[in-house]
Order: sequence, then structure tokens, then C-alpha cells
Amino acid sequence: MAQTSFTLHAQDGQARTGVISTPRGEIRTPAFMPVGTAATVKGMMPESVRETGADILLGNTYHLMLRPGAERIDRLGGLHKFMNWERPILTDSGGFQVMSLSDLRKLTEEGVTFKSHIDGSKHHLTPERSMEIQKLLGSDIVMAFDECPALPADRKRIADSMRLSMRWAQRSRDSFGDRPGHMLFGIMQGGLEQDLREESATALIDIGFDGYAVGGLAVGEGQEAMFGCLDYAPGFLPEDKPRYLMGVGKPDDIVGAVKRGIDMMDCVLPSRSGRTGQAWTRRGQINIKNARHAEDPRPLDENCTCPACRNYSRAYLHHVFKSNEMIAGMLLTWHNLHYFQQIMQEMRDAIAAGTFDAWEAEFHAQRAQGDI
Ligand SMILES: Nc1ccc2nc(N)nc(O)c2c1
Ligand SMILES: [Zn+2]
Repeated sequence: MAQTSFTLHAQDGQARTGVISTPRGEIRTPAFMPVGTAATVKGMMPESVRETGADILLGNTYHLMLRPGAERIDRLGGLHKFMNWERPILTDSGGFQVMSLSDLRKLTEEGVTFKSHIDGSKHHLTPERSMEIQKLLGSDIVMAFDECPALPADRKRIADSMRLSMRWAQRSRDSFGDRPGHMLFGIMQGGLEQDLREESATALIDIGFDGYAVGGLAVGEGQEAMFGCLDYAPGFLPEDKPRYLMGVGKPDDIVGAVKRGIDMMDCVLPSRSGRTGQAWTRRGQINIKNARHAEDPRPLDENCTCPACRNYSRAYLHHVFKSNEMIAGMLLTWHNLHYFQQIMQEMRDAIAAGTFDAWEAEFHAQRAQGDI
């Protein structure tokens, strides 16, 4: 079985570009992962997701264990076959989604017991069960089972929660075992406390992982606080391993995270906001449902090469959103995912050329305020 590896090609300031190699394909970093929560990137055919430039997508243990069930997906040949995506898949480990989606029954040292938000059925997640589910799904990059404290939280709560997550990280590592061709990522916690972040990083490095995520951010702290944490947290992690910032973000969040040494990100924003009529463009956001687009013959973005911008006017997009047609969300999702991947490609090129600062300045200069 081929091994996995991470190779850094260039660095510009803290920003890095490289490649994660897996048996199912290469992942160019910095990488943005579209979210395919219920075994689909909503509104997109898998081949269309690939056409936007995505090398890897994200799945969720929590959702797939509830429906259709991890054992069922395994019996049907695994998640790649099930959803017709043969490239890499990273799966989140479930703890975070329990906190944000389910009626949490109880959290103990052992794990979390909760009721399904779908049918109220009772479930139990532990580091061991999370590793088993992600193995049944067949995911290429497995996330350790962690606990992400709800904010605001006092320092003691954050410290206790982080230390629980570190004990769960050890149990995740022990349970994952040795699986050539698959990667296990640890997840750093510690809130916005620099010393707790460093303690968490040290604990994860002692356990040893194939990659390291910065968890516990994009939970309502705001961009300034998030960047403040990213000014030091990635630096606590090994240089030669991928660094993954979970749940981020808006285009300017993504650029600021890459600038601070992050290699991978995921967010529902481009797909979720696409379904509500929000288009993200190099010059800012467009709410296509706004009446002023009703007769605008221009594309969303003249410089964009996605199918929505090549073949349709704002007036058409406005119409199909107003008429609640299926194609509306499909076209805006496609455009948004294409734009997010465009930013990633431009940053990879700029880092390789040593021109990241100039690219970043241009990125911010182009962004008009509000609707355009
Ligand atoms: N903002 C986020 C998003 C997803 C997360 N997933 C895990 N497992 N842990 C976190 O802290 C997350 C934070
Ligand atoms: Zn477009």
C-alpha cells in the first residue's frame, strides 16, 4: 500500500505551499475542502466539485453514523464508492457536531451520549467508536475525537476541556493503530489562551500525528480574536506536518489564515450561502435576490470562468432564485466553490513566486464594500 507524505515546496513569510500525497491522490496546499456532510456537497455533482479545483472534500462522522449508518456504508463499499468521489476524503470525528446539533445527553471521561437530531435515537460516541466509524467510512484523513468547549467559557473550563481532548487524542491514536495510506490528525484546543494552546500542541506532538488541526476557533470569537490566536498557534506545531484550521471561513478569513501558516481549511460558507443567493466575488458579496439585479445582463463576475458566469446573467440568476428553481442554488454554489478554489490557486502560485504580500494587498484592494 502506498504511503502518505507531506512535502513543502515553498514558503513566503509564514505562508507555505506544498503537497499532501495519499493513495487516492494529491492535495495541493494551501487547500480548501468543500463540505460534503451527508455524503454530498449539496447541489453539486461530484465531477462538478472536482471541476471547481477541489482535491479533497470533507465528510462528517456525526451525520453519517446517524444516517445511513457507518456499517451500512461499509457494506456498500465505503464512502468513496457510495458518493462517487474517488479522491481523498477527510472526515471530522463527531464530537464537535454533537455539541452543535444534538440534544446532548451527557459528557463523561468515556465519551458523549446524545440523542439524534434526526429521530431522537440514543447514541454513544467515544474516541474508539469514532475511529471505528471513520475506518468503516474509509476516509483517508481521520480526525481525532475531541471536545470543543462552547464559548464564552472561563479559563478553567477551557483548560479542563482541552486536557480531556488530549486524553481522547491519546485514545484516538491508540485505537487508530498503524494504517498505511491513511492519516490521523490531532486537534489542538485551548481557546484563546496562549499557554493552554502551547500545552495542547506539546501534548499532541508527544503522542505523534500525521497532521495537526487548530480546533476551537470559528466558534463565534470573531476574526480579530481568531487571527490573534493564529499569530502564535500554528508556530507551536511541527513545520513538516500539515496544519488544518477547522471551520474557516470567509475569503478574508482564509487569506489571513494562510498568511499565518495554515495549510488546510474547510467551511460550509460557499455552498450554504450559495443556496441562499449570496455570491462571493473578488470585488465583494452580491445578494442576487436584490431587485437591482432583475434586469442586469452582466454575469456575477466578468473575470470568472465558472459555468454560472460564462453562461448566465445576473438577471437570470435573480429570476431562478425568485422562482425558487433548483438550478438557482446549483449555479451559485458552483460559482462560490469555483471562486474559493481560485483564491487557493492564486495563493499557492503567489507563495511559490514569493509575491504573497503583493497578492494579499491586491486581494484586499479589489474588495468593494457591500453589494456590487
Ligand atoms: N470550528 C470548528 C469546526 C469543526 C471542528 N471539529 C472538531 N472536531 N473540533 C473543533 O474544535 C472544530 C471547530
Ligand atoms: Zn463565477
